[in-house]
Amino acid sequence: MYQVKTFNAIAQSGLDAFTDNFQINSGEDPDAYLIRSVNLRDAEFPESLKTIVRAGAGVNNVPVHAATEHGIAVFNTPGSNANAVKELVLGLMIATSRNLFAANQYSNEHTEADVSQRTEKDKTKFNGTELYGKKLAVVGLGHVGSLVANAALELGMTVVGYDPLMSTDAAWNINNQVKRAASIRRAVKDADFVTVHVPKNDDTLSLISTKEIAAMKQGVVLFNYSRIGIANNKAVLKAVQDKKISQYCTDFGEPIIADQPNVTITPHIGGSTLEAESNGAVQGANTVMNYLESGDTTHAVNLPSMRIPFEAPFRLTMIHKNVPNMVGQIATHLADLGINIENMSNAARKDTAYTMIDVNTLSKADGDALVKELNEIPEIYRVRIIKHN
Ligand SMILES: NC(=O)c1ccc[n+]([C@@H]2O[C@H](COP(=O)([O-])OP(=O)(O)OC[C@H]3O[C@@H](n4cnc5c(N)ncnc54)[C@H](O)[C@@H]3O)[C@@H](O)[C@H]2O)c1
Ligand SMILES: O=C(O)CC[C@@H](O)C(=O)O
Repeated sequence: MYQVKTFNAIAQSGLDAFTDNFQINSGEDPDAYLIRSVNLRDAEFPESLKTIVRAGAGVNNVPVHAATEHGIAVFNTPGSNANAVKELVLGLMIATSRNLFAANQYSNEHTEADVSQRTEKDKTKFNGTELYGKKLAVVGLGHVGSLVANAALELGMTVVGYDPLMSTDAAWNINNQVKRAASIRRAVKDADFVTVHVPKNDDTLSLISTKEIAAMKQGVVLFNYSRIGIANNKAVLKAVQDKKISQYCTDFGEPIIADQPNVTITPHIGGSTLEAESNGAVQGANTVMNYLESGDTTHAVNLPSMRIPFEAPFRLTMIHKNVPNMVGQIATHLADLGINIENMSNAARKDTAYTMIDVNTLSKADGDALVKELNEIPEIYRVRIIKHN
């Protein structure tokens, strides 16, 4: 029986997806963490922990490198909440174009019985514009960006995208009416709306800052529903104050932008719908089960993706450094114990590699000896023996 510890509000549908082979939040030695936004950056990992699964997209709250060195596979659930973010961004595009927040405030402040005459006069203050015929620039055309781009086309907008690292899968999902730009500055030029949907990493910090804003149209509306820091809030606030940016909407508040006119901050609710939370939790639960019960690394963010039918009675999995002669050493240890390999796969992702070996027979004594010997190889981070259910 495997132990799973959950953090944050994991939807019940996800908890219900676990089979009887998994115990949730009751054991002392968790094999898996199923998390959302909990900050694990300074956390100590128990020796028992084999995987951290993030129900959601961003893994910035997980120290991925340290986890790898502890032999912990880290996963996310790509796309599980993308539609929720898309709908929120589109909703805010309409809300900002139609001055909905100011109009609501006005209506709450004017509640006198004979208000209708006054509102008929005052309502011109809230005259808006339509999205139809306007131009949207989407920076990052992955799970969220592609949905936003396609939906904006449906609303009659012109859409230009920028994503130099776009995957083939993502390319298949994008409507061919989305024009591709060769740089951010070209993408944002002339756009009425700019929205950013990229992961947070060293290359994307301050991806939208003074120079990119300078390339934008006067009065542009900017969205950051990715992560804090991808739009540089200092540069953005100055542009809002200078009226270069007419509205800024973000899911990530910080003091510098709090309570500022023409800045709308939501409290990280991009993925907070019943549907998205359920998708992420169910996908996350399946990821935990697949990894622990078969070593499947589909959607791992720190290991190569490997999914091989588990047909033999035993499977050995090893997370190790991507250096020469690892497979040779591992195979020699098996041969020395007289263990025959039925099936073997090895793949690497940057500095880390993953090896899966299926065997037909493995006594308890041989298994224990093998784990002990392989764990003595300094380049090996984690050895597991998985018994077929
Ligand atoms: N607000 C929320 O609640 C919420 C919910 C879901 C996702 N997110 C965040 O939104 C972002 C996008 O999520 P996703 O699921 O679409 O991720 P994704 O990995 O599917 O897509 C990201 C895309 O960005 C592209 N990209 C990477 N670096 C780039 C760069 N320098 N310039 C342009 N494009 C670049 C990648 O090629 C990829 O296509 C992530 O930061 C994620 O954490 C936030
Ligand atoms: O609500 C959440 O769990 C955060 C969602 C989002 O930031 C993500 O990265 O998927």
